[in-house]
Amino acid sequence: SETVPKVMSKPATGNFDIGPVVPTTPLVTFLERVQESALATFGQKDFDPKLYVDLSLKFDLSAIVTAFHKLPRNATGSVSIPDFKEFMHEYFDGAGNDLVYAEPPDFVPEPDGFLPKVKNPQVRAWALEVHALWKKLSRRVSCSVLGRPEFHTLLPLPGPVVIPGSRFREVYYWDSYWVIRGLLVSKMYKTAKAIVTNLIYLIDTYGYVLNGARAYYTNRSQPPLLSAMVFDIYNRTGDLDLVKKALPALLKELQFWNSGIHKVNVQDDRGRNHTLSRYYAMWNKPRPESSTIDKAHASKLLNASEKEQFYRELASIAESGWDFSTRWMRNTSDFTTLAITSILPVDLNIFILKMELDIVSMAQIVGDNKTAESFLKAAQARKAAIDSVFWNEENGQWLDYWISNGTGSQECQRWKASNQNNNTFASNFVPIWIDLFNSDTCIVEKVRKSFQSSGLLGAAGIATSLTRSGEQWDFPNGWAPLQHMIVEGLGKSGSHEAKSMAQDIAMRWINTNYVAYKETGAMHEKYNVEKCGDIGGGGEYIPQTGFGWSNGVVLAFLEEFGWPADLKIGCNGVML
Ligand SMILES: OC[C@H]1O[C@H](O[C@H]2O[C@H](CO)[C@@H](O)[C@H](O)[C@H]2O)[C@H](O)[C@@H](O)[C@@H]1O
Repeated sequence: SETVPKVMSKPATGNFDIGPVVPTTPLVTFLERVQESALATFGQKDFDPKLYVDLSLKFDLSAIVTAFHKLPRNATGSVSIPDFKEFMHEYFDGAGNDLVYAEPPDFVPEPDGFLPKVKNPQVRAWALEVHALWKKLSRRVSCSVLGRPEFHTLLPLPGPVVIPGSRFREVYYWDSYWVIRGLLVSKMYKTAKAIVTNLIYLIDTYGYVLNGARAYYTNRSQPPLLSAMVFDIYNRTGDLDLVKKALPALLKELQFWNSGIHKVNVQDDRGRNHTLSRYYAMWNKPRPESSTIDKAHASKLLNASEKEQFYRELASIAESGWDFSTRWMRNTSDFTTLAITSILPVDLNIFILKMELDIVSMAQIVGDNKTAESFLKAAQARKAAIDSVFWNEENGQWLDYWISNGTGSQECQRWKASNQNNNTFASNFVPIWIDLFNSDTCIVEKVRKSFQSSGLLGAAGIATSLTRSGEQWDFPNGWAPLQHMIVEGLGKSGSHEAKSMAQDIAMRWINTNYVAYKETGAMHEKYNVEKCGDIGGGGEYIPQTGFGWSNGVVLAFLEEFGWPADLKIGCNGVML
């Protein structure tokens, strides 16, 4: 079947690519060819490769393939613009037609008890506009997808979803966590639960939550936050049925992250054995949604096995959600040195620890003490692993850890201090998000001081890294999820200084989101933290608006910190 991984054989010499591959569909493969022809025809300007793999067919694939072959081509193989446009018009439905607008059943313009701590009328009016964006981002799969799924790369999800926005026309895994945080503020509990139901459907169908709900995302997941979504919804609504429905799926998901190629054994400096996880996509070809871009990068590599490994790294980085960043490069000025499969990432292991702890809590809630006990042990073991492998006392941060190239799951790595990545990334502070760490006074104090002097905090929020690489998960971009996890963690601690730092960061972030919104009329996917009101940039696609997680985080911050009546909002409001 399409979802059964196939283990690749190891080439005899040189750099090798090893690991499972989930085959793609003939439709995706064909749309990649259309994408390539479109680039040859239209040229680089304004070209978005993802558009072509999001198209729907109007007729059977075989008829369209025949028509594609018959297109008149010039000596270099490209088709004339009018011929290509006519072909597109005749045989394809536009990207986005497959996911249609869905009226959210629980949206009201001003929910009862909405943001009681936001007193300033200007801020309240804006918060209501952000709240109203849920209506714009709400979608359901069209009947044509349900009737002829083979005509679409969109997967036939059972319920409505909230999309990030713009080119991201389908539901995304980790984005959904912050979308749900915002929906809870907006009291849209039905919409939040429907998203979770769809993600559970993906686990039931594929064994894990996909990166996003498209046929070309079946070879990888994204940062695993489903347990956090379920637990947060439960804590607001008390919906026991949701917990009961989610628990078996969460156990299955945990197995995905904690076995096979995702699992790595490390022996620490005191001889204790630990198990941690890494990102590892089941794919070793160009990402279909960015195929033309990936091939151009890979053309700098010489042999086929180096290329396969490089493609696997690209897909695995997409699994991390941090696509792309110097965080994953052996040489931060050479994109072809991406090597995430040789890294144990701090944040991934924190998400898995949180999943284990959430399972403990939810198993207790439904009275399944055996499951609770066994996952408590698993969580204790992972906590010990995180302390031994990632924690760096001198830096007051948790550092990603480099493992040997091509490590299989059975081998055991010997921990070496020099394998910790000493570069500063916002992810080095993500552990503070979870209660196990933010309730530890000594850790909070060390981490707060370390964060204060890290250089990550800019005028408009937390930078992703300190390296200006031109990649989108690097300096000077700030992303909503990273702001949220660090702010929430500092805010939950018992430390007065940490709490006020959390509030300060949240206010910088709210101000920049507000000013950018007033200037551009939109919420953005990422922001430039160097300057209040500036949006982010870099990476392989133009900056996107909408935007699911940014909306969610602004609403969550406003709920937590409020906004006094007499406090001005805007860029000058921030004391640096
Ligand atoms: O098309 C390129 C890549 O786009 C996605 O990644 C970015 O957007 C996602 C949706 O907001 C977000 O979850 C991710 O963190 C961003 O970097 C997609 O997830 C990638 O798989 C894709 O290759």
